[in-house]
Parts: sequence; structure tokens; C-alpha cells
Amino acid sequence: MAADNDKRFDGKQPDAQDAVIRVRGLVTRFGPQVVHDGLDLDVRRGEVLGVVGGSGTGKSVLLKEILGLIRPADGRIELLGRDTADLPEAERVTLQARTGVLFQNGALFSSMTVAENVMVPLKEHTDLSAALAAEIARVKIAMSGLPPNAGAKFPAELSGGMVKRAGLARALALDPDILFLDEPTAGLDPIGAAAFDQLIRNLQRSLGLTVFMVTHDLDSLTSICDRIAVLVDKKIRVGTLEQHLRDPHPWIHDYFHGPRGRAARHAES
Ligand SMILES: Nc1ncnc2c1ncn2[C@@H]1O[C@H](COP(=O)(O)OP(=O)(O)OP(=O)(O)O)[C@@H](O)[C@H]1O
Repeated sequence: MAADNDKRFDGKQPDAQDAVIRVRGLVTRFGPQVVHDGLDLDVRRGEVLGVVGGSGTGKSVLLKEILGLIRPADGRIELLGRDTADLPEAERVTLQARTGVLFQNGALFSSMTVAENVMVPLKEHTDLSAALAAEIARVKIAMSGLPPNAGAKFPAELSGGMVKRAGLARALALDPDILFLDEPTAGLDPIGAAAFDQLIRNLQRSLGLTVFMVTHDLDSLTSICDRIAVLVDKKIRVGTLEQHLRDPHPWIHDYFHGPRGRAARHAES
């Protein structure tokens, strides 16, 4: 990772607790509907941040705004020290290459094999030979816990869990700094979900990734997240599980103290 890319606008080098994502005063509107209103968020380098909130509170939209796929009405978003608004195209592409995204349904190209899917970002962002790209794809597929023969399969031939792992392999293709996950365990059975959580945790530790994970899965929150960001009242409250358990806000209290929250904590302990 080039140190220069990590310089913030004030020229200071970040420390271990430095934010790789910094959101300030974010306002999101769709017509008359206000989704976010003055939202602030720091995501620290090397943490797994779980993002939760009721349906329609704007979790997926926030993820897309950080990735530059949706433009907010107001506010500032810094990704790896760069203000994402009005970035020159070359810098936008460089920044994009430092992030990996696993969308909810895997978002694989159905007409390509798993290996070809994993090679897409390599072809877009590098000049690697076809042989080297294929070798990197093979490594990423193995890292994601898929058997070697999965590379030659088409998405339609895979189980739901395998599709997620193939999407993960593609998200890791370019050795990103930050991994974005949108509902990674949705649709998986509890055992498959727990295995996927552990895979994320292991990869995060071994690769030094920062993980931004939108989830409804209380087990994921209790087992692998360092901190949890809760979207309530059009803003975000970030804290550890213990801190949220003490928060009297009605939605946060019901969410973490409800039967499913208690069951997830019980399973973890
Ligand atoms: N492109 C769009 N145009 C208009 N409204 C949108 C658009 N994208 C999202 N919205 C609205 O913004 C709100 C937040 O959507 P978002 O998908 O981020 O919710 P979410 O918190 O991820 O919900 P869920 O947990 O149900 O997936 C919703 O009310 C949604 O209808």
C-alpha cells in the first residue's frame, strides 16, 4: 500500500486508529423522503464494523454513497483519505481498486465461470497476463473456501453459500484495503452463516482488512464485529455491543434485548 495514498488533506499520516472511511454531515433525500440527516461515521482501519438498522433506514444507500454509486444531497465522505465528491476519473478508479464489494446476491455474471468472474477486476485494473490472472483467481477461490473445481463452474451450478464465496473471491481479487459486505449471510442456513462469518473474520485478520458489513444477522454482530453502527433517527450511533446494550433508545433496546438478541449473545457466550 503506497504511503502517499494514505495522506489526508492536511498531509498527516494516519495512525492505527485512523479512519479509513469518514462521513460528515451526510444528508440523503429521495424526493420528499429524508433518509439520512446529518449523519457522521468513522470506520477505523482494521476493524469489522457491523451496520444495522430497521428496514428502510438507509444502510444499503449509505454503502452505495461511500462507494460513490449514489450521490448524497449534502455532506462529505472521505474514503482512504480522499474526498469522494468530484474525484478525477483516474483517482476514482484507483480508489475503486482498493475496495472490494460483495453485494447481497453475489452479483456474479451468469454467463461467466467463477474463475472468469474473479478475473474481471484483474482485467479492468491491471495489465497482468492471462496466465497470472488465472493463477490469482485460483488462489482467491481457494482463500474463499471453495473447492478447486468451483472455478470452472457457472453461478447457476452453485449453492447459495458457494455463490457468496465466489462473490467474496471476486471482491478480494485486487487485495483491497476495505471489504464491503451487504447482508453476507442472508439466505444461508445457520451453520453456513456461522462458517461464512468465521471465514470473514479469518480473512480480515490474515489480510489486515477493514470490513464494513451491513447485516440483519445478530449472530454475525455478536461473533465477529468489533463495533456496531446503528442507524436510528436518520443518524448513526456507533459502539461496542456492551455500549449498545446500555443504550435506552427504544429501537436499540428492543433490537439488542429482544429474544433474538438474547439468543445470539447466549450462543456466543
Ligand atoms: N434509488 C432510489 N430511489 C428512491 N428511493 C430510494 C432509492 N434507493 C433507496 N431508496 C429508499 O431509501 C430508503 C433506504 O433504502 P435502503 O435500501 O438503504 O434501506 P435499508 O436500510 O438497506 O433497508 P433493508 O434493511 O430493508 O434492506 C428506502 O425507503 C428506499 O425506498
